[in-house]
Amino acid sequence: MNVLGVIGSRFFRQLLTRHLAFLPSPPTFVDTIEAGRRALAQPVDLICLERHLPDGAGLDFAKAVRRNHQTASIPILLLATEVDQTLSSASLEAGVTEVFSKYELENLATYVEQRLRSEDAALKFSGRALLVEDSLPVARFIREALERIGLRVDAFTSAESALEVLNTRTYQIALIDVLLEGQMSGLGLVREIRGDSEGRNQQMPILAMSSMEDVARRIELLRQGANDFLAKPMFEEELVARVRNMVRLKRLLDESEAQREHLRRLAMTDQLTGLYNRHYLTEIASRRIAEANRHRIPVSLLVLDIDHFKRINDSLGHDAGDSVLAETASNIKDACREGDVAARTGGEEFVVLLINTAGARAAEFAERLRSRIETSRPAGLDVTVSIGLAEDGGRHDCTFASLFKAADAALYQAKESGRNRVVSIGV
Ligand SMILES: Nc1nc2c(ncn2[C@@H]2O[C@H](COP(=O)(O)OP(=O)(O)OP(=O)(O)O)[C@@H](O)[C@H]2O)c(=O)[nH]1
Repeated sequence: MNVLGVIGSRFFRQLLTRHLAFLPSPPTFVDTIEAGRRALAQPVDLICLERHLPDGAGLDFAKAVRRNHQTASIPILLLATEVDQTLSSASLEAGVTEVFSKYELENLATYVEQRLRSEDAALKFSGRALLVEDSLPVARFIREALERIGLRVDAFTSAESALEVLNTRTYQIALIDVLLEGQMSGLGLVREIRGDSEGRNQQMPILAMSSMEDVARRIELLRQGANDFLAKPMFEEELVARVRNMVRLKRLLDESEAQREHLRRLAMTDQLTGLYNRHYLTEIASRRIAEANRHRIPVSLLVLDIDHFKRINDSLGHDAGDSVLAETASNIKDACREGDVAARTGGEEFVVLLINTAGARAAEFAERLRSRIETSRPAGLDVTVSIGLAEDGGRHDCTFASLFKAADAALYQAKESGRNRVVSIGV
């Protein structure tokens, strides 16, 4: 960040240097307005300006900076001995960004530090921007500005061509001009994006652009779901600042959404096996069974328990026991079809709800699962399981509780009659 200090007093130059010591390179100082004008031939990112200079008033220098198209958007921080309402108004009118007291330079330093941090963050941008603009020179200007802050840009001249790619790619932001080539306007494109509830870019921030100072159109764009508006011709700094704010906000929203999803998953899954936990099983199985009953689809429920699991823990330790549990679970997962529900409901007890599988097919499934676990030798050990299987015999009136009770009773019989077997029972 290049900071230019236009400051007559040597004392304040030293003070400012000390306060801005965190900058990667120290400020460049000049002590007159005339020298300040010359210094602006080099790239400058921020100006610190003293109110009274040997060859004139700082505010006149500020006005001159604002009048020049090349320097118009450089922030100007004015240093004054006393800050009052009159000075603040006159400074704002002259184009000063903010006024700071010479005796509270730490406030100015905080401002500069925040700006530096946001520039750093801007450099770390990645991802794609969608640009829909029919003027090629404007599109080039925007593309270059966005690429400078790390965004890759896909540019289109019509809404129709942009819509095609919106189905296949995810964007961090879209910049959409109002008037475009083709049938659809920018307004129509905004409406399409927001209206597509399945679309992967439905929540993408949209910055609308137009050369028209048409308030009604601007309001309509915002109503249709554009998040911000930029009038043309545009300043690169304004464009970049708006894009940066929108992308950052979207990122925060995405992060909190991902966190919410993570917490939701944690709440419903068993950490060791990745299967659903008992709490979530009750909820989802009840829903699936009610749905199946409504559509007269048969369901079956298996309760599976590892035989003599305590012995594995006792002889080989808890870690070996955990490996057996995890490998048994992955056997269960692999055996299930989409739509089936598998859960770990207790220490070494698992439940599988089969949708649209009953009778002989359910019994076959249970037997295959039993044999699969035995032959897979979880954790390299001789492991067998007992399985209780329950179904409602085509009445379509069972509940999770009634199925579970029956399957648990069947499991008890399987254990009693020698383990390593399947016992079936009706509800
Ligand atoms: N390693 C491990 N062990 C667990 C976990 N949860 C429960 N257990 C153990 O699982 C064992 C269950 O033992 P029991 O209920 O007596 O049943 P079993 O030894 O499998 O005997 P049967 O079911 O009658 O064949 C106990 O030793 C529990 O400490 C776990 O998350 N990890």
